[in-house]
Parts: sequence; structure tokens; C-alpha cells
Amino acid sequence: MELEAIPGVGEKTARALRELDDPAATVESGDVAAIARAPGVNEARAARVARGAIRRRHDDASRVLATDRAREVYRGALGLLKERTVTDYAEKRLETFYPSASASRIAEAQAFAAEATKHDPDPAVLDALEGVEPLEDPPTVRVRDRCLATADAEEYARAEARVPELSVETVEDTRDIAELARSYASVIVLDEEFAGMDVEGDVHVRPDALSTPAETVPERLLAFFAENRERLEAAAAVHETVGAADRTGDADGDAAPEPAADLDALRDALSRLDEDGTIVGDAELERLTAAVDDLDTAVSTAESVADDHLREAIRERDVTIEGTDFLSLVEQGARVDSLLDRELADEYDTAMGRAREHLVDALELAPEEVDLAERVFDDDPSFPVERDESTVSRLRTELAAGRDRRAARLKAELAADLGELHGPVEELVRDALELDVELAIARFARDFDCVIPEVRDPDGRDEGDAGDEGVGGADDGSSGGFRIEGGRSPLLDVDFADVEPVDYAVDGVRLLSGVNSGGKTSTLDLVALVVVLAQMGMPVPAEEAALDRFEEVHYYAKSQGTLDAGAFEATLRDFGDLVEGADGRLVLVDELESITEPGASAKIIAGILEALDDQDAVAVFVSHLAREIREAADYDVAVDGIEAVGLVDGELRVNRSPREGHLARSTPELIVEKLADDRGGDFYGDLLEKF
Ligand SMILES: Nc1ncnc2c1ncn2[C@@H]1O[C@H](COP(=O)(O)OP(=O)(O)OP(=O)(O)O)[C@@H](O)[C@H]1O
Repeated sequence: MELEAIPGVGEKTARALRELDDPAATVESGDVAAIARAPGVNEARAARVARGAIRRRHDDASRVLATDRAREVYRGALGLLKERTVTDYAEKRLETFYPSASASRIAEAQAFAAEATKHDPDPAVLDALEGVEPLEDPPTVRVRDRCLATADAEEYARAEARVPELSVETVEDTRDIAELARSYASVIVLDEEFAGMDVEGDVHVRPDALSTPAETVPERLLAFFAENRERLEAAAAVHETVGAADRTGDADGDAAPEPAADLDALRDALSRLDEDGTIVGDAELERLTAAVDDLDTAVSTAESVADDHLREAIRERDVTIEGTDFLSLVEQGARVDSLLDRELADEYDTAMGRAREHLVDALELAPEEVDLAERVFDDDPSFPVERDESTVSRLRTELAAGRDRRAARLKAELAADLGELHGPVEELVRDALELDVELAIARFARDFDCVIPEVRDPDGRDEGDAGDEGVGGADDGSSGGFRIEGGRSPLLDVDFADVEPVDYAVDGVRLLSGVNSGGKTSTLDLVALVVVLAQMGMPVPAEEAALDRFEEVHYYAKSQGTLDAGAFEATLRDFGDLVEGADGRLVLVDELESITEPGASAKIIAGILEALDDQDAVAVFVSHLAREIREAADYDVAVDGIEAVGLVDGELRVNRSPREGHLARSTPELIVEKLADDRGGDFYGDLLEKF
């Protein structure tokens, strides 16, 4: 795949993405964490890349969010979803859901959301998700006791690139290899031509070494698992918790899927691995490691044991010394060895025996090591007892070699096991992270009593596949629209529990009138939110919702006061563009009249409505000037109204659902009416007649 063909991926990002193992598949997978492994690509950019790949797959060039306010509503909706994630991954992954005008994209996202909403978010699973994070590649470990060797310049470059953990050495002949074998514990020769050579040391000819990294550098896998231990344990815990919830019947009806990796095998492998990537839990390796470390101390203690015994023996003994011996001792400084030998031979043997026994016991030496260890103390009598340094050194070398051989074998065995787990654990962690995405959607749907909306193909309406009910006038060939029943916006400034349900269906161009604070703006917000969420493929906060797929959502918030001439002209130009080719657009406009004086506003709004009506657009204009606009318009403008049911204790009681074809009375009218009722008299009565 041409990476540059993905919308939003330039040359620089494409170059970074090419560093990934399988760039095309990774980008397509939508796995934001995997994409973010490309150098210099953070998670936000990774989410954009994933979104671009989705757009490309669906051939989706749509830009549904056409205005700032529409984008704000999207951010609000996304925010509500993101608040319900546990992991950073899920937060970023949710950004790959965008409002689309592509039927296939919406269907794909809806299928995902429909599955997601089947979950019953279990608090124990959410807790378990806390520790899950995308897996990370640890920094390169340098392995110094092993090297790669080749006579080929290209192979050399390949080896350096693929196995940065090892030194790569150039060799010309067997002599060079023999030289390397003296400096490295083990040498891996990459060239076939050296097969069968006779070189001393741990030398292997392995032409496939670069393609079998688990064998060549088992340390790489060990470091990967050591680095990611906590994430892996957390992901395993998530799967187990889901499984447990399933068994106790807490979760949805479906049985939990088998985890992607064998969790017992994973735990077993991790138990053999230390934090720094070394092997643990092997008694023999621990014995050899301790023996090397404790050798000096054990030899010194063994010397003391022998000395103590001899000292005691000498002290308790009367030694008769012949005159000549005494003379030779005094005159020539002769050593007492001969004396010891003659007088205390038995005691000396016992002392040596004890020293050797101590050494063997303290270091827990194996039978094959005992022989050499016993030679540390030779039979030539001396006091104090002296070790044979060269034997100690040989013993150290042998124990260390045994330790290294054992460690290498265990590393290779563990790496082989880990190699098999590598793919599955990547999937295990990804599944856990994806579960967080699904649970966020499930919680959103539950928290806000959502439903999966019906999103219909606007071009298919005339063929009669618009469903039984139809959206407003959808099956009559008009521009379609939306129908919301029991919609409750979670973005309102009141507690969700206090939000009153709103029913509203629109199939063409409407003016929305109503009392102050009746909920007109909130209705526009609800419509925008439902449409945006629906086209993201997400559940919407309503009892029922259906809409025709919109190409663009143009939502204009109320302007903050009258505009100066320049800004007014710019706004008019915006609307000029908007009414051009408005088919497929949803237009939501809040009190456009505030941009200029009321008389001019009514004429301008009437003109815009006429143009939109001609285009069969779907539009809702909130206005307090409904009557004036109707008078200024050349056609019969449809007006809906949010009615006050009455004034109770000075407070308006409102029916939040707009009434179709009804011009709602304004707040001033209602107050005049109340005064006319309460006080009577001509003044209030006359005033009321003017409305
Ligand atoms: N469906 C609802 N349920 C509960 N409260 C609501 C609902 N709709 C609106 N409200 C409350 O009414 C307040 C006013 O709503 P909103 O701003 O939408 O009214 P408006 O008709 O646009 O007012 P104005 O005519 O002053 O612009 C909101 O801030 C909210 O507290």
C-alpha cells in the first residue's frame, strides 16, 4: 500500500511508518499503539493516521463537521466516551471514530458498537484494566560474550542492522575465527564456506543466524518479556476476570472468548525470568552462580577450619624435638613442615580433610567438581595452611564456565518458549486494550440510556427501503431528515437524571419558536449530538432515533450580539455558500437575528429559508422572529414551537418537545396574558390583542 495515499500522511510520516514491522497491516489495523511505535509518531498523530486509513478503505472524503459549533459538539460527544475509558490507549483509539457520510464506514462502526454494548461493564474488569498498557520494545541489550563473524561486506551490514545486540566482526580465514574464539565465549560464523572448519572453542557456523534471532540473541526476547512483565500480567488478569465474571453469570450472555495466549504458559515463562532479563528459579544455575561468587570466602574459611584444628592439636601435644632438628631450626630458619610431617601427620590429614569437606559443603559442589576442589589443599604440610592458588583459579574458571553454559542453555530454552508466546501475547494485550474501548462505549450507552440509531441511505428512500415508520416525510421523495424520540442530551447543564426527554422530527426546513429558556438551543444541541454520534456509528441518547445520512452538518451557534458591517458581510457570504448545493446538508442555526437589526434579520432569514427549501435541505432555525420571518417569506414557512404550558410561581412550565406547525407564544405574551387574567382592566387586554 502507498502510505502517502492515506489522507493526512505526508512524506515524513510515511518514512516513519515504514520503520514499522508491517507498515500497511499496522496502519490498517487501527491499533493506535502499534502505529505510535513508528519513530516520532505520537498517539494523537497515530489516531489521525488510523482515521486516514479508515477513510481510504471506505473511499470516504466526507467532511461532516462543517462549522466550529458542529466540531464542538463532536468534541463533547467524544469527551463523554473518553471519560469512560480506563487506559490511554482506549482514549486515543476512540478518536478513530469520526462522523462519516460513508454508509460502509457507519455500518462498520455501528457493528462494532452494537457488539460493544452487549458487555456488562464489570467493576472488577475495569480495575484489572488499570495496569494494561501497550507493549514496549526495551532498549537494545548489549551482549558481550558472543559475536557474529563474516567475510562478506553486505552480510556484515545486514548483521549490524538486524542484530544490534552483538558485535559483528570481519574475518578472512579460519585463523581470524580462532582469534575471535579466544576473545569471545562464543562465535557465530555467518558464512557457509566456513562449515566443517576445525577451530578450538565455542564456534558455530550458522548461515541462518540473522533470521532466527530467538536462537542468536535469546536475550532480546527475554528483555522484551522482562520489560513488559507487569503489562502482561495485567492483561492476563483482565482475561481471567472477564472469564470469572462470565462463569458467575455477571457478564453478558456470551461466553468469554478464550484468551489469545496460554496464560499458564505465560505465567510459567515469566516465573523463570528476572526483572533484568536473567534466568531465575533454576536451582543448579543458582548453585553455580553462588559457588563462583563465594569461592574465595569458602577457601579462606576452609583454611581457618584447618588452622584451628592444627592449632588445637599442637597446643595439646608435647612435642619431643631432637637436638639436631632443633639446631637446624634455630640456625637455618628451617620450616616446621618436616616437624609437622613427622609428629603430626595424622592431625594434618584430619585438618586437610576438614578443610576440603568445608569447601565442598559450603559451595555445594557436584561430584565432578569435588576432585579439583580437593586439590586446592595439597598434602605438603604447612602451618598456617596454604591454598594452591592455581587450583583455586582453575576451579573458578570451571565453575564459571559451567554457570555460563547452564545460563545459555536455559536462556535458549526460555527464549524458545517465549518465541511461541510472542505473537499471542501481543494479541492478548491488544484484546484487553480493545475491551477497554468496547467497555467505554457500553458504559456510555448505559449511562445515557442509548439506542443504536437507524441511519438510512438518503438515495435509497424513493425505493421504499426507508423502513416502516419513515423519518418525517422521508418516503415522499423530500429531503428526508431526522426523528428523535425521547432524546436526552448528556451535554446539558443539568444532571442527566433531570433532563426531560424531547421528541422532535424534521423532514425539511423549519423555524423553531418558543419561550425564553424553553429549550430551543438545547434542542438544536440534541439534534446535532444525535446526528454526530449516529454518523460516528455510536449509540445515541434517545429511546429511538432514525435519520438520513447527512453529507455535512452546519451548526451555527447564537452570535454574541450585533455584528459590525465587515463581520455581517462575512456571515452573509457564509450563508450564500451554504445555500449553494445544500442537498444532503443538515443546517442548524440559533437566533441568526442577533447579527443585525430585527427588521433586516427577518428578511435575511426568510431569504435563506427560501433558498434552503428550494434545495430540499434539512434545516432548523431557532428564532424569536417567527411571525416576521413568515410574513417576509415567499412561501409558507413551517414553524414548530416549544410551548409554555403556563406560569407556575413565576416560573415557566415548558413542554420541551417542539410542537409541529405551532408558533409558540413568547414569554412577554405569556406575562401580559397572566396580568390580563390576574388584574383585568383594559390596558392588559388591549396589550394582549396586539400579540
Ligand atoms: N430537555 C431539557 N430538560 C431539562 N432541562 C432543560 C431541557 N432543555 C433545556 N433545559 C434547561 O433550560 C435551560 C435553557 O435552555 P435553552 O438555552 O436551550 O433555552 P432557549 O429556548 O434556547 O432559551 P433562549 O430563548 O433564552 O435562547 C437550559 O440551560 C437547561 O437548564
